[in-house]
Amino acid sequence: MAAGGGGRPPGPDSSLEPYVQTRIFKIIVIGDSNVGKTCLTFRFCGGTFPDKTEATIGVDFREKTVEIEGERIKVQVWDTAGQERFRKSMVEHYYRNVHAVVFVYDVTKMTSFTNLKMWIEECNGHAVPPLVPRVLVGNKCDLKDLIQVPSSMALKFADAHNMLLFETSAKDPKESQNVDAIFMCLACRLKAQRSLLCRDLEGRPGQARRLEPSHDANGKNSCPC
Ligand SMILES: Nc1nc2c(ncn2[C@@H]2O[C@H](COP(=O)(O)OP(=O)(O)OP(=O)(O)O)[C@@H](O)[C@H]2O)c(=O)[nH]1
Ligand SMILES: [Mg+2]
Repeated sequence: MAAGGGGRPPGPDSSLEPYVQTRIFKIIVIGDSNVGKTCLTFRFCGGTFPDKTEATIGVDFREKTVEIEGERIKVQVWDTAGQERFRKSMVEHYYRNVHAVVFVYDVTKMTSFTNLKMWIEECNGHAVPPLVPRVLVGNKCDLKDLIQVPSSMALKFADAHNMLLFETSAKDPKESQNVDAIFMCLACRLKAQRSLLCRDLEGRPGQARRLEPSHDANGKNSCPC
């Protein structure tokens, strides 16, 4: 597993090139077997749809370094196993120090949607702090004629659980931006949360502070959400 501290240790010319630690955000991807967790993480980290996948055993790690407002951030994606027998010994590790959770269902399989309740209960049962962002992903939207979970139903569920909903396809290359948006949105939120924490720690007691949304060079908000 590539979970090192990131960044480069200072070399002989470290006075010219200051040591900058790359932050790592651990994002776990959870849901029934066969919903496409491996394909989604593959699409985000590798940019392609795998020809063939096998059921994940335990967990597979993938990572991608992204740049948000000038900061390089390592998004470490934990592609978890959906099958009980392949995950039971790993569950504690999935949730330990997690920064964000992605719940995935298959839009062509209603049971994968109704089972979300169980996945959320498992997550809640591991004392994941409320500040840890969660998003809902309906995958396999390319299979238009087979859709069983209407968007309206998914939206209602997402709202009730205070989650953003992404409907996407790991397979369709035209949807790849949507897949990226899932993880970029989480990375942006995490970065913003942590900046807020830093400012709170740095600020003087009793001094009111207001956070402004960040903007890129064109004046647009640079967060994809
Ligand atoms: N049509 C279509 N098929 C997909 C999509 N994503 C995944 N699949 C297919 O769905 C099957 C399961 O995909 P995986 O990514 O292995 O599923 P998983 O959720 O990782 O399953 P486990 O590892 O067992 O938990 C494979 O046959 C994929 O090719 C998609 O967006 N569209
Ligand atoms: Mg898998």
